[in-house]
Amino acid sequence: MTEEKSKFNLTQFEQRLTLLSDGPVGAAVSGGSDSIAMLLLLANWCAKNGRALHVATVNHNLRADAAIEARFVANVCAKLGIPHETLVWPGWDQRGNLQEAARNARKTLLSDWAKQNELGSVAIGHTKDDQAETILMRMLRGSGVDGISGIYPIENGDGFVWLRPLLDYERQELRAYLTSKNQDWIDDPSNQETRFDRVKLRRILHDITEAGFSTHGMITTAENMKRARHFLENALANHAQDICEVTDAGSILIHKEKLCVAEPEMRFRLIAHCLKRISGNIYPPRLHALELVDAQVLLGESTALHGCLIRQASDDRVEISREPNAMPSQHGIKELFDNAWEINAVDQIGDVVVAPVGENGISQIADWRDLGLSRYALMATPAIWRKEELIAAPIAGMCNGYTCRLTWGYHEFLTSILTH
Ligand SMILES: Nc1ncnc2c1ncn2[C@@H]1O[C@H](COP(=O)(O)OP(=O)(O)OP(=O)(O)O)[C@@H](O)[C@H]1O
Repeated sequence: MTEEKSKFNLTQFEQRLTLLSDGPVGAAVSGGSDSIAMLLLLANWCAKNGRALHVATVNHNLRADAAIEARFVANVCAKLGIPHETLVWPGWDQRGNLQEAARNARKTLLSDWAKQNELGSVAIGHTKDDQAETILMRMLRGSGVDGISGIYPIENGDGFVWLRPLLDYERQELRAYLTSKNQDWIDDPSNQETRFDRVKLRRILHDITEAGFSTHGMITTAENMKRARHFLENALANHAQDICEVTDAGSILIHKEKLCVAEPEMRFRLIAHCLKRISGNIYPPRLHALELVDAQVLLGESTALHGCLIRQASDDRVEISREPNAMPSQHGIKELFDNAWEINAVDQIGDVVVAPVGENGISQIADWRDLGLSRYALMATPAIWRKEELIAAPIAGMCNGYTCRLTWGYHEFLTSILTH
C-alpha cells in the first residue's frame, strides 16, 4: 500500500526531518507501536533520500520478555534490510529510582551506540500523547517555565542530535498507520501497571478527552512556555556575562551584590546553571532545593547542593565549586576525570589513582596560596595518588610531569545557557 492509500499525512514528519544532521540516521526502537511506526516511516524516507539508517533496541533486562521484544525489532529490521543492534543493560545497582535509572542507562547506551556508528542523529518515537502526559506530570509536580515547556523536537546529544519526528502525531493515528501496513507491534505490559505515574496520567488524560475536552490546549501552553523559556535564557546569558567568572580551578565566582539584587527567577536560573555545569549532572536541581539554597545565599550562609559547595568566598563574591566528597576516584589517567578534567603524563606511571586533592592533598602542598585560587576550589581539582602518597596535583601547582586541563570554560559556560 502506498503512503497516499494509507492516508497517513507525512507533512509534519518530513518537516521534522529537515532538522536531521549530516551522517547516518539512527532510530531507537522499543517494539512499541510508536517506535515501530517511526521505523517504517524512517525506512521509507531514508530509502527515498539515500540516507543510511541504523536501529538499536535496549534490553533493560527487567522483564522476561525483553529479549523477545528485541528479537521482534531485529526481525522487522531484517525484513527491511536495515542493520539492528540490541544494547543490553547489565542491571540496576539498586540506587535511586529504578525507572529513572533505566531511563538514564538507556540514554547512555544509545549515546555510546550513536558515537560508535558515527550517527549524526538518533530518532526517538515520542508522540503528542507523550507530550501531554509529560506536561500534566510536570504541572502536578510543581515545575516552572522550563518543565511546562515540555518535550522538544530536537535536543543536543554528545556529538549528535536527538530528534523526535512524531511529536505532532497521536498514538491512535500511528496505530492506524501500522494496521494499514499489516505491521504488528508489541504492547509493553508495564503500560498497564497502574502503580506507575505515567500509566495513571494516561488514564486521566483519556478521561479528560472522554469528557469532551481537548488536550490540544496543553500543547499550546507548552509552545507558549518554550517562547518564554527562550527569552529567559537569553536574559540569563547576558546577566551571567556581567556577573560571573570561571576560575582555572573549575569554580565559578559570582558578584554577590549584583546576584542579590537580581529577580528571583534570574537567581534560581543562574545558581541552577552553575550547579549543573560544575557537577556535570545532566539534570538541574529541583526548584524547591534551589529556593532553599537561594535563601541561604541571600543570608550570606554557605551550603551544598547537587555535589557542589556554595560559599561566601569574600565580601563581594559567592563561589560555587565542586564538592570533593561527591567526586569519583578512578584507576589510571586515560578517561576524563569527573567528566571535566583531561589529564596527561609525560611518562605513564602505572598503578596510580586519580582522585580529588581533598583535605589530605592540600595539606601537603606548601604554596597553593600563591595561585590566587580558593582552598575549596583547589581541593576539588584532580590529584594523582599512589595509595596514600600524593604524586601530583597540577592545578594546585604540583605538576611532577602531569598536566591537567578543564574541558569547559567561560565561553562554554555562557553558550550552554541556551539549551535549544
Ligand atoms: N527499550 C528501548 N529500546 C530502544 N528505544 C527505546 C526503548 N524504550 C524506549 N525507547 C525510545 O524512546 C521512545 C519513548 O519511550 P517510551 O517509554 O515513551 O516509549 P514506549 O511506550 O516504551 O514505546 P513506543 O514509544 O515504541 O510505543 C520510544 O518511542 C523509543 O524511540
